[in-house]
Amino acid sequence: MIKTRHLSKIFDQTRALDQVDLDVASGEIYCLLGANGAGKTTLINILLNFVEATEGNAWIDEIDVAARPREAKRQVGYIPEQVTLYPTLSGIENLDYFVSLAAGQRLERTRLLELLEDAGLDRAAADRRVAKYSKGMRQKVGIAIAFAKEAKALLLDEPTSGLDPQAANEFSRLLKKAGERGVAILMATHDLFNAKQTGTRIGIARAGRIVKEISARDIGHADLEAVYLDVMRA
Ligand SMILES: Nc1ncnc2c1ncn2[C@@H]1O[C@H](COP(=O)(O)OP(=O)(O)OP(=O)(O)O)[C@@H](O)[C@H]1O
Repeated sequence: MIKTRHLSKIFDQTRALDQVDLDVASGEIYCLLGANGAGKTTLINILLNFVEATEGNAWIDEIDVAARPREAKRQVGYIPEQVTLYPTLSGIENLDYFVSLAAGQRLERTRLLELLEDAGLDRAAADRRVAKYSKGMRQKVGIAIAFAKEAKALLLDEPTSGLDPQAANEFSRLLKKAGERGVAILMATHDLFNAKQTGTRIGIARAGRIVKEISARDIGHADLEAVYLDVMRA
């Protein structure tokens, strides 16, 4: 699970996060919407321990991320807008490298191939250099790394921006698969369509606060765009 309590962050004069209480249970896909500057990336960066909170706490799988950063990091998969991989290595070599870094052990080639296939990467692409991959293919390697780590939580920051609708749809199916495996997923996104398609819960952030939450059973009925614009106008 992913949890925060009274989480606040002040950068100089800017209150980027303001007393955020968030709970994302195992198996949930929580899509966090919000205007530019609403605090979405800051929230994810605190959960990754890239940024220190000014006040409050954050936990991954009941591990306090500030108190036990290395243990917390072991439980997390992170997919930013651009997954950073070594361009001169192939997909499978990247996976091998990052998994051995995270887990301290090497996996067999057949297992690595299985993980890549599980993440939707074409088998023929596994041995090609990542420099020739599309953005969607790099995202898949990122997901394969998270699957290999058996991450309990997945943090995604605008992972579908720049993906074509079919690739975004495929990515959405992958996330659902991760959710079915019990991973707690928090995804910051501007993509309302994808959020509606993928989320089991949607949160809307404004000025550092989560001001509205919509649960799965209501997402289908909600005109998300209208709700979003209402929240932004309020
Ligand atoms: N390192 C930093 N130093 C100073 N201010 C920062 C820093 N990082 C973020 N901020 C400020 O904190 C606020 C929240 O930024 P954040 O990047 O979390 O928003 P966001 O919701 O992710 O926006 P976007 O949708 O544009 O990615 C903004 O006002 C931003 O300018």
